[in-house]
Amino acid sequence: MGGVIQAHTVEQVRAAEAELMARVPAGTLMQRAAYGLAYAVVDFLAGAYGRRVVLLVGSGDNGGDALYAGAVLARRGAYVEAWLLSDSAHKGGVAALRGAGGRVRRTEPTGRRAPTDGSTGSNPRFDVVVDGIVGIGGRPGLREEAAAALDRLAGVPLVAVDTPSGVDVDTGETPEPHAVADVTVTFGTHKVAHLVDPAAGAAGVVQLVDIGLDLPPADVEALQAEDVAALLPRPHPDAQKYTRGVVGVRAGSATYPGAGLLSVSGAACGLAGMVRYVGDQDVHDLVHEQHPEVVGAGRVQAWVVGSGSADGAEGTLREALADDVPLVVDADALAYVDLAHGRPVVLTPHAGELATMLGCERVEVEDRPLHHARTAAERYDAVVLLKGRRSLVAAPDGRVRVNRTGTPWLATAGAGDVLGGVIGALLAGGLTPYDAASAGAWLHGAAATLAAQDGPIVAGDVARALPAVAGTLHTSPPG
Ligand SMILES: NC(=O)C1=CN([C@@H]2O[C@H](COP(=O)(O)OP(=O)(O)OC[C@H]3O[C@@H](n4cnc5c(N)ncnc54)[C@H](OP(=O)(O)O)[C@@H]3O)[C@@H](O)[C@H]2O)[C@@H](O)CC1
Ligand SMILES: Nc1ncnc2c1ncn2[C@@H]1O[C@H](COP(=O)(O)OP(=O)(O)O)[C@@H](O)[C@H]1O
Ligand SMILES: [K+]
Repeated sequence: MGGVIQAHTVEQVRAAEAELMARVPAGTLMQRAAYGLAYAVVDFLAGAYGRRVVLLVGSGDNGGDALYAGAVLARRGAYVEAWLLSDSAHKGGVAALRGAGGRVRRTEPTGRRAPTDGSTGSNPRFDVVVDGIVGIGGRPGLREEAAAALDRLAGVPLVAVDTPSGVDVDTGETPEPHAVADVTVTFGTHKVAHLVDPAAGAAGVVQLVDIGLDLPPADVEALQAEDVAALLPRPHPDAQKYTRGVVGVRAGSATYPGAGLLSVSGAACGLAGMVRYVGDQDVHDLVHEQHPEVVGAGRVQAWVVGSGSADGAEGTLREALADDVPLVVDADALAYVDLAHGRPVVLTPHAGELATMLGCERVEVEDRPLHHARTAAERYDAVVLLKGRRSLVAAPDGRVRVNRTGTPWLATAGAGDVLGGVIGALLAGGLTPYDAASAGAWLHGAAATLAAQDGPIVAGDVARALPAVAGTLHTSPPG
């Protein structure tokens, strides 16, 4: 597994690259990158001999990587054709490809016509496109010629060199047309665009090639299973239920009783010592039918507030704030988030809720999730978990964790209520808001994936799968 995945900025990568280049012979890094790329393409094609490869080559070193990798593939028996998108492609790379028997052509400068004869839109001629148009030196978007070449090759599987060309590498935004990859082979470290949507969705499967860069800690990262395992609270040998932490749920209402039940079911994942429910009597009865161990009002170490609270959201938030404990603020309670200012809080909006909080449109949040999650974390001085395909957990100091577990089946009503409950249990267990939100999102996504192995899921299935996921992380108590 290898521990937390870090995503560095272009500036950090450039600095590390300069430092390393000063110590190794010229061209070493590009050779390391090119070999890693070539072998990833061989893996992708399950071989090289007889495969037909087209390289899209821009003017920079990204194109150089593609050309040298093309030379490796050509030497292993692939038919390799490079389409140069500019007059100034990497000279050493062009020579290497030619020397290995590859073909090199300049695209029509208008971009209207690709340099092949007789190929049609579906391009049966090629097994893979290697996108070496631009990497970390690119501006977002594609020049007309590059876009036309990609159009021409639509339908052919695409392996991107370092990044899918055209995405904004440091923000994960995709304001302009861009390549969409099946696989992205990146070098030295992940970049933000590999983790953060919408760009991450265009990167496909990301493979990292180690080229020996020495990098500082990154602000953007993704926890792996072992990182989550290290964070999870474990009962001490002489634990009792109160020392493990009590999580209280103030959610659900006569209008939305299920939200209370689902929040409790997330909180009752077994990671806290006890769960309390405080709220509507009918919801309380419903909760009791399914979770007889849940008790009523009393002292807690964390509150979960707001899912399905409807008109009662403000009141329940005020009541929860009367206790000086960390809390999860979700759904209806997000409208009153200012009441919680200065307290240890995890806010759990989806894109629509975050848009309302920040006074913008939902689509703006979806287009720039990293920017908006960070803005909200700073504005509310709180940890903000922006829910979505790749949920983001932003801290007020600018750090962000990206959640990579989950399945599209998780887009199901009530899934967010379960998530709030899990995070509450972790807060009660003593995790910081940042750790509780990121570990909670990881467990929640992994539970959905586990539950979805048996078919489509509803929110309750996610809650029921949580203990099994925690079990896979070796959460047995010490001793
Ligand atoms: N860092 C490392 O450790 C290592 C890095 N390596 C590799 O180097 C890559 C970075 O190479 P790089 O710096 O030469 O920049 P790169 O991304 O090829 O393109 C920049 C050029 O493209 C152009 N251009 C810009 N925007 C554009 C657009 N939207 N659409 C079209 N064209 C556009 C612009 O040229 P212009 O035509 O404007 O003069 C600009 O000069 C990196 O991603 C990795 O693959 C590895 O080899 C080894 C280790
Ligand atoms: N396409 C997707 N892939 C993976 N997870 C998703 C996707 N869409 C939504 N989710 C997750 O599903 C949950 C939905 O929560 P939420 O939007 O609050 O729904 P609800 O209000 O119905 O509970 C969140 O944890 C979110 O991260
Ligand atoms: K690229």
